[in-house]
Amino acid sequence: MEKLIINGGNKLFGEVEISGAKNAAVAILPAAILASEGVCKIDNIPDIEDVHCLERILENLGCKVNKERNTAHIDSSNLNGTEACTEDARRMRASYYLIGALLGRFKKAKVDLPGGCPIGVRPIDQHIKGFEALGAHVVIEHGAVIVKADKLIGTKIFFDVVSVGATINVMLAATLAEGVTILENVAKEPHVVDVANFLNSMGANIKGAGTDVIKVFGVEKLTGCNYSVIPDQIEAGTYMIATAACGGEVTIKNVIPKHLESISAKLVETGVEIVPNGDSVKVISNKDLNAINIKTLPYPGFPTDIQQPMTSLLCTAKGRSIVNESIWENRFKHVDELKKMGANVKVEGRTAIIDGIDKLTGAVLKATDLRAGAAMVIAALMAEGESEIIGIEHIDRGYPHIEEKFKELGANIRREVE
Ligand SMILES: CC(=O)N[C@H]1[C@@H](OP(=O)(O)OP(=O)(O)OC[C@H]2O[C@@H](n3ccc(=O)[nH]c3=O)[C@H](O)[C@@H]2O)O[C@H](CO)[C@@H](O)[C@@H]1O
Ligand SMILES: C=C(OP(=O)(O)O)C(=O)O
Repeated sequence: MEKLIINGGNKLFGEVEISGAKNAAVAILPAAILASEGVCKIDNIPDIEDVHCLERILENLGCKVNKERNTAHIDSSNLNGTEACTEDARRMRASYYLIGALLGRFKKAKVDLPGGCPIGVRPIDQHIKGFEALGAHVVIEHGAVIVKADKLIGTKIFFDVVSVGATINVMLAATLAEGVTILENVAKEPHVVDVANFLNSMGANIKGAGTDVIKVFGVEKLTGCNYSVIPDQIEAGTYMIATAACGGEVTIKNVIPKHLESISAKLVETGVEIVPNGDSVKVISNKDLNAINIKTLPYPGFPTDIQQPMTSLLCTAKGRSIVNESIWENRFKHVDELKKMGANVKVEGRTAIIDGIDKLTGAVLKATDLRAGAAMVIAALMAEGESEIIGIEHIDRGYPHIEEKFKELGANIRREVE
């Protein structure tokens, strides 16, 4: 078992390079299944456990996966497997994209129900609704989703809720369907747009990604392409918040500042200075921070995935902050850990009420999910004294080399193997 040991109190200075986006990469890798000819060369793949899981799954299905540093070459031309019923598929969330990709290419798939962060009920009814509307027969048996279709035919689908996963998954299935598929009430997240751009580079004809309505004009086949994954909005936000919370001056490099606007706006409200410059943003934090209110929302609103790290920062902001989590009903598990550090936080349903205190103090902390882990790291960096964070396999699902990146910024952090 591995753990992180952090001695808090250091300000952060320097530069940090942001990796490719987890939630784009974990959809783009399964999307490469749709190429029946040629090789997909995909750059800027983050070195995280969810990506490693998907690479193993793709190889088991019969894809050739060659990896050089952050570039993957994926050849799906001889892929013939349509079943992914392994521990890897059950562990991560994004294995659900294998269903849409395999259904699109082979008109059938059997994939174990996904795992991912335990942040609430995580249904896939909207994915199923979309597959069925395209003409697939869907059943869930023995913990696996089984989909089959004679053919897929484009149609109009109005999603009941705005879902990142359902939007991308149905888009994947529809690329090779006959006719036009119109997806309404879709998610607009940057990773939705990135996957649509990747599919279009493979020969798909998708219009409207980034708006409420996506139109997928079915094509006969998709082929290999060259692509580069967008930078990770949530990893960038995490380093921005850490800098704001610890004090200091850090340039966050390889970002798309537009994707960070909702996070930057809230940090500015706390009293931090944010200076965008081309593909980087500088965070300058040199005074006490103010309390703020936050409500998580689908893009372009404040992202739920950055709510937990932000809660850590607010523990020492002056005054009362109110954080409302509107996407997931159980995304405050990190609060119990913050209380061990002295934080004054009360959770009422989907709202956390945070009364800022002078300082957090180090403690033994447990990461219960990916962003709770990021919240623990930030809290430990802010705190007086030593903290030990266990459960860091959750952090490794989504943050590449977190201890090395923070060490470069002057943090006192190390990984230990027990
Ligand atoms: C791998 C990945 O990209 N994970 C992200 C993805 O998760 P994920 O794709 O699971 O999240 P969704 O956008 O689908 O979920 C949003 C809301 O819709 C509900 N819902 C979703 C699907 C469905 O079929 N039925 C339904 O009711 C969910 O319960 C939730 O309340 O988007 C979330 C919201 O931005 C992020 O927190 C996750 O980091
Ligand atoms: C919730 C997250 O991930 P997943 O959906 O993969 O569990 C996340 O990235 O914050």
